[in-house]
Amino acid sequence: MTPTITAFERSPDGGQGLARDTRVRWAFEEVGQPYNVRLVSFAAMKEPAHKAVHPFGQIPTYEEGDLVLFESGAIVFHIAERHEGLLPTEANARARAITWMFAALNTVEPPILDRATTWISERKEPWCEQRLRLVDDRIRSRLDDLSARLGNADWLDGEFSAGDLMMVSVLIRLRSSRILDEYPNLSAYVARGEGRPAYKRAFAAQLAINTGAPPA
Ligand SMILES: N[C@@H](CCC(=O)N[C@@H](CSCc1ccc([N+](=O)[O-])cc1)C(=O)NCC(=O)O)C(=O)O
Repeated sequence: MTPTITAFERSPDGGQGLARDTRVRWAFEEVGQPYNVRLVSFAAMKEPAHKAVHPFGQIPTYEEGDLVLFESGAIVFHIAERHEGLLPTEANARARAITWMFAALNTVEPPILDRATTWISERKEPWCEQRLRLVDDRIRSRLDDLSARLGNADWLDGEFSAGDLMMVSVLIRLRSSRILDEYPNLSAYVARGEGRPAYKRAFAAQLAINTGAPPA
């Protein structure tokens, strides 16, 4: 049975890939599996029918038969567990790749999300500029360490994995802030991820929804 994910009927970014269905699409493309998409409006997301599949009224969700999942990280992990191509088969390498998934979501993404929230919800506040400086320094603290760990490697731990998929997806959110430009190896890392054919197919699919153009 082909799984169905949910995505924005119209994403606030106009289809620049920042909404979290993009990382799930990317995972499906990396493992070569088909998926269906159910588009939801902002209003529908908060209705009982959607909250029955996503308790917080968000996207993405994953439905396959009687299995219903939410949380983009959990969905990517589920896809990676069931299909080859995103997690190593060797047990220790697999565990390390999963560690990088958690690091992306739990350690690197929080200050990046904090910045986005500050910029979206608090930019008219008199203290916003000061707060952005504090948040940017917290982001730099994480990127200093991530950049040092990555060094000149292509991926975080050997072959490309779901850990890299999540980390690149998290770092893409920084683009508008220009902070990533301060880290040439991380900029190149993100570009490497975006250069993957699977990412390009995932990006094109969500862009097509937002622009109405058929995917290439
Ligand atoms: N932890 C959850 C977070 C899910 C989440 O934040 N979903 C967002 C869309 S992806 C986050 C997102 C949305 C839009 C942009 N953008 O730039 O346009 C970027 C990221 C959502 O449904 N928001 C509506 C709501 O909460 O009511 C996960 O990883 O799945």
